[in-house]
Amino acid sequence: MNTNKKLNMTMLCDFYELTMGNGYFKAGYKDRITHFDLFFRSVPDKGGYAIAAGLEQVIEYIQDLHFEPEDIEYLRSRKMFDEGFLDYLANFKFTGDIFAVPEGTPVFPNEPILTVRAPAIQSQLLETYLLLTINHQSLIATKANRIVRAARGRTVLEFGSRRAQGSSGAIDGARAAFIGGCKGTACTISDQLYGVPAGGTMAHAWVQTFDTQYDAFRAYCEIYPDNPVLLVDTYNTLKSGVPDAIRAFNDVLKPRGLTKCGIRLDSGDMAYLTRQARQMLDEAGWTECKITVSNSLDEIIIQDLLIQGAQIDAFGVGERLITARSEPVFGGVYKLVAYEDDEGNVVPKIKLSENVSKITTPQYKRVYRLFGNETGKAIGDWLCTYDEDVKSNCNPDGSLTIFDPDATWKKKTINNFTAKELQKPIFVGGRLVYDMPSLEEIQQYCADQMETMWDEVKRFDNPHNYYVDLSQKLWDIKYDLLTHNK
Ligand SMILES: Nc1ncnc2c1ncn2[C@@H]1O[C@H](COP(=O)(O)OP(=O)(O)OP(=O)(O)O)[C@@H](O)[C@H]1O
Ligand SMILES: O=P(O)(O)OC[C@H]1O[C@H](OP(=O)(O)OP(=O)(O)O)[C@H](O)[C@@H]1O
Ligand SMILES: O=C(O)c1cccnc1
Repeated sequence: MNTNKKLNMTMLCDFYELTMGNGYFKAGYKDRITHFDLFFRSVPDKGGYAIAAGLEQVIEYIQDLHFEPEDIEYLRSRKMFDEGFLDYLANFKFTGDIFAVPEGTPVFPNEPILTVRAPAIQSQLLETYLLLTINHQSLIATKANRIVRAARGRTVLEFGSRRAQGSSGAIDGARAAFIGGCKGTACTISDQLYGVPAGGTMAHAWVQTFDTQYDAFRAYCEIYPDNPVLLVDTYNTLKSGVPDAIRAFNDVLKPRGLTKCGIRLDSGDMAYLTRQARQMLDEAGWTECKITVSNSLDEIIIQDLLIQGAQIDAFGVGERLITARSEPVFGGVYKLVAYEDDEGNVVPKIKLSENVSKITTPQYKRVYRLFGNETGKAIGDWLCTYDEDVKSNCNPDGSLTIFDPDATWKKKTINNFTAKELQKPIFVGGRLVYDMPSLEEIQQYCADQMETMWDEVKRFDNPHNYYVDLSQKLWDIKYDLLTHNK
């Protein structure tokens, strides 16, 4: 295989999407409009929220949807596809609608992050790529957000490329980590492609390559005098690493009046070593020297280090972030929720399961987030059918009564609130209508939206169960389909 050749991501689909496509074509359902919701069922790490990410790559994929002549040839060689279907694929493009929550939005189980309304063959074909893209980036953005929260305002840098699962795991993972709140990445190509600020320190090899550790530090300070960050744990952090770093700063930076510098520790007891190192640096007058640590960090270790009084300014986090090691699956699914009949009526459809949590919520919907006007905080999310809205559900005094869709007797009437629709139109009739924000804007949006979440939702242990409620009409449709099983 010529690995330099650009891959056609339209072919990154599960084979059943093509066999079903061929089937829809032959069964006369080619033009049947179907509605699919992309949603997830539980938050990784037993967390209280997830961060949606990956929409920009979904947009690029949709815009590039097409089959090359060689793709058609390959499909023909499988001897199972109708020539009419292959002709249809040869002229394939997306003509439907897509609605999605903006990247960086905190999202919750069982609400549509993305909705597709398109002819059956098209909406079905998107399943795998949409899921792998949103699942991967939302997983990493969510993990990054937890790690950044644990760091309590200190810088978190993403260092994981070398341990990522494949190149897109590294490249798109660095993008997602930035959305979640990381300040930068070690991944150069993510900066080149997406503008995730790339930077870093040095490897142990730099220190080992020179005759002495001091020579290595001195050379580095001379080449990068503006903010050299020296790796101090190659031999012995406190006996030689920090003293040699101080000597190099004194010899190279001090005469030039430069004060910005740093050290990195990559092993040992980070609480003890950083406290000692801080004291040594301060006593030598290098009070502005920043201490970065790395070594299999995650949100739990970071939280613990800060409780122990570790003196840390920045965390480099690699393998446990880029692979979301503690729970490496974001279980987003893509389910048909309705189709349109020949008269254009929207017909809700359900997927039943013995496992109650796997029963879908049918119907083409709207998703609202309800904010308390006095607190500015999110009260919960509320789903209704496409042909109703919050206003039409309000009580005469403007309040809204919401109820738990599982324990329906649990009701709450909310006053003085603002309802905002979460999903934005992305494609309408196949045309892109969304102005993609910059990556910095997405990161800021994520941080701002997290401010609207109560601390109870954000805590790591036993977080509060955020409401995702249904309108009475949507609930009635679901329970009618549950009992009549259509
Ligand atoms: N004070 C601390 N409290 C809790 N965890 C810590 C503390 N200091 C270090 N750690 C973590 O403990 C783990 C130590 O792992 P390990 O024993 O493999 O490292 P090391 O022996 O110090 O270094 P290396 O094997 O990389 O030379 C790392 O995940 C590190 O982040
Ligand atoms: O530990 P992570 O969170 O993945 O952070 C990135 C790690 O990558 C580098 O290690 P390197 O590949 O040099 O191996 P090491 O584990 O021996 O330090 C660096 O020194 C960090 O330890
Ligand atoms: O720049 C660094 O310090 C770095 C980069 C990748 C992995 N570990 C460390």
